[in-house]
Amino acid sequence: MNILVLGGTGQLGQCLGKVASQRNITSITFADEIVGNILDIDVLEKLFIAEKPAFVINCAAYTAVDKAEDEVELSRKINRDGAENIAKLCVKYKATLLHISTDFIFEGNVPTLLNEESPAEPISVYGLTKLEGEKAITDVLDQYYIVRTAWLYSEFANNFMKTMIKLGTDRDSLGIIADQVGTPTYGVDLAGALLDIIASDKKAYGIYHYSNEGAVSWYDFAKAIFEIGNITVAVKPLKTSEYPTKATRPAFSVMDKTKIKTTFGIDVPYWRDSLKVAISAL
Ligand SMILES: NC(=O)C1=CN([C@@H]2O[C@H](COP(=O)(O)OP(=O)(O)OC[C@H]3O[C@@H](n4cnc5c(N)ncnc54)[C@H](OP(=O)(O)O)[C@@H]3O)[C@@H](O)[C@H]2O)C=CC1
Ligand SMILES: Cc1cn([C@H]2C[C@H](O)[C@@H](COP(=O)(O)OP(=O)(O)O[C@H]3O[C@@H](C)C(=O)[C@@H](O)[C@H]3O)O2)c(=O)[nH]c1=O
Repeated sequence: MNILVLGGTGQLGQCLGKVASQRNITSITFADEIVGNILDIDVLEKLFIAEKPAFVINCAAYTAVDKAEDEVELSRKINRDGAENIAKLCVKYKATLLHISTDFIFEGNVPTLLNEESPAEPISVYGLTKLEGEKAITDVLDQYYIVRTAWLYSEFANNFMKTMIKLGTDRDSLGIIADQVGTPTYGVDLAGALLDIIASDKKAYGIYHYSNEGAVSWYDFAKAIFEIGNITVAVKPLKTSEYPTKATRPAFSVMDKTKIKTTFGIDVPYWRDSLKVAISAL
């Protein structure tokens, strides 16, 4: 059963590469933006024909949250139209799609756990276009898993953990937002969960939430990165209003993972345990 990974050179794509090789999965192909441009349906169709995937994992996305506020059309093209192109080809070639979405589809104005039925009310262009991507898939395809995740980090590509390690090493002090709460997700854990879903062959299609366990603010997360990484830097907790950004982010986006755990028997590590693993992998 061939697996095709789109956006294969991004952060999650590389995490999938790591886990696939740990598990000796060889029937997996990682396509970059050139051979697997999700905006070009003809290029994509050639790839489907060549690879004959039973499963397609879409890791390709526009993920620059602040920049998206100024690049609405490009963000929409990649996050919505790209997802729709993939879904149409999955229908045509009878492949199952695993698509990744985000906690940023939620408004996050109430401090309660978010489950798969919680109403989605995005407050940023990135969140809105990711939600549009979800809808484009569910409108045309039945065989899909949409896995929403949050605060993804790893030893690969760019992410909050690596930014903190760089800033914490270069600077004497930092201010980090302490009134936005969520759950970090180690990309290697998420990659394992995606491959578990494929291996289960349960056909329990639908939307699922996956992050690590626990809840922290960005400030707590940064402090843990410095502590575990042995980096000495003064860290000041900030209110969101004290760190202005182009995009508005949810104040609370902790997700309920009950559905993915009970459906697939997936074990979800505690965020701090996974952070230790990620830092030692750097
Ligand atoms: N990062 C995070 O904190 C979170 C991410 N997610 C979701 O997880 C998924 C994976 O994210 P992550 O790996 O971190 O993101 P990355 O930005 O690291 O990777 C996205 C990849 O998509 C590629 N890409 C962009 N445009 C196209 C295109 N037209 N065709 C093919 N590939 C394209 C990018 O290539 P290039 O870099 O060359 O443009 C990049 O390699 C995304 O769906 C994201 O929305 C969800 C929650 C949190
Ligand atoms: C660099 C920095 C960031 N921050 C804040 C800004 C923001 O609220 C928070 C995280 O900043 P970042 O820009 O690194 O992360 P951001 O790009 O907002 O992360 C999001 O990415 C998208 C793709 C998702 O899907 C989300 O789940 C989430 O992971 O930390 C500080 O307070 N101080 C700092 O020095």
